[in-house]
Amino acid sequence: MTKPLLSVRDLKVEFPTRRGVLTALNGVSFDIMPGEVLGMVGESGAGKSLTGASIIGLLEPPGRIAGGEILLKGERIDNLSPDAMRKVRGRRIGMVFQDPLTSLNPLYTVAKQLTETIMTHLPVSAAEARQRAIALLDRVGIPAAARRIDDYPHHFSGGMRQRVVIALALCAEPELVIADEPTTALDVSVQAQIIDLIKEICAERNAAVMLITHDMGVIAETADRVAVLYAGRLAEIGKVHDVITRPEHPYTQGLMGSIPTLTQESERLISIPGSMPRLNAIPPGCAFNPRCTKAFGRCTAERPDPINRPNDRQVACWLYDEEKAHV
Ligand SMILES: Nc1ncnc2c1ncn2[C@@H]1O[C@H](COP(=O)(O)OP(=O)(O)OP(=O)(O)O)[C@@H](O)[C@H]1O
Repeated sequence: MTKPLLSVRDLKVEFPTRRGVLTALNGVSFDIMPGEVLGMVGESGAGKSLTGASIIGLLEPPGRIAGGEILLKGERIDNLSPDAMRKVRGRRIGMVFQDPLTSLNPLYTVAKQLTETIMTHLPVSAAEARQRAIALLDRVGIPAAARRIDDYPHHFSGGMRQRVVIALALCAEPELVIADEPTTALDVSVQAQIIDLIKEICAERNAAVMLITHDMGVIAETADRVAVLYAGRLAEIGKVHDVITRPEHPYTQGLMGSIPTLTQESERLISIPGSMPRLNAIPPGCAFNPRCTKAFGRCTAERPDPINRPNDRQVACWLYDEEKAHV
């Protein structure tokens, strides 16, 4: 059996505040297999970005990992020194964020940023790094790459800049790319192209992708499996086709009523009445119970952990606890 590339085990992230500790991620567990695209979806504030930031070691203080483990090919990466983590980042895990300008330094040419990253992580000469950078820019669809490589980020349009960021994320041949809302800041007309490009180019290089988005339409067209987050917990995880055609968690069922497509104006999820609870007001039992039309006694008292379901799916909902559903 293939071993997971990345394993997140019981991840807990906290923010100490003056009024006490806020638990933003509370026991999140999932695997990403080599070469697969895992979509991560959920409402604003569900904890998608914090999950990504925890994996790449970029959780901003005072946020901290308060429990659990993150393993890359079986080795812990959540407890590495900042130096060791910097080597993992870029070399083994690449990143594409929402706004290309957060990944690119406006003061340096694209050539400098790409060649330096390549040479930091791979044993190649400056000339070879430049050749590789040009080939990669060409691959991500930058016209006249050999000339444009010497331009600065502001010389590129938003869509072209995100292509440069994708080249930067992939230039050291990582095993995993974390893409956090990679098209949100872009014109609708280029969003689908960028998503397709991330998917294609990672597939060519057998890099896995964790694609964070609030857009179920993007997930439907791109991911192999999908993880649905709600209030810092995993509600459901499974193969995209299964989860979309037969959602099991009542929250996922609500999400499916509002799938936009890549060609439509991107719209926020949620046709479910009510809103996700704030971190300091998560109700006892299942966090979704106040909005759930199927909630029963147990749901307000006990928090459900993910329950194994057929076809490699897990659902954190007491409806699927066969023995105890109606206790
Ligand atoms: N510095 C902070 N201090 C306190 N709480 C924080 C801080 N940063 C994030 N949080 C909380 O953590 C929760 C999860 O945030 P996260 O950014 O991961 O959500 P998200 O699912 O990515 O949402 P979005 O789609 O809006 O990016 C939020 O409810 C937020 O209030």
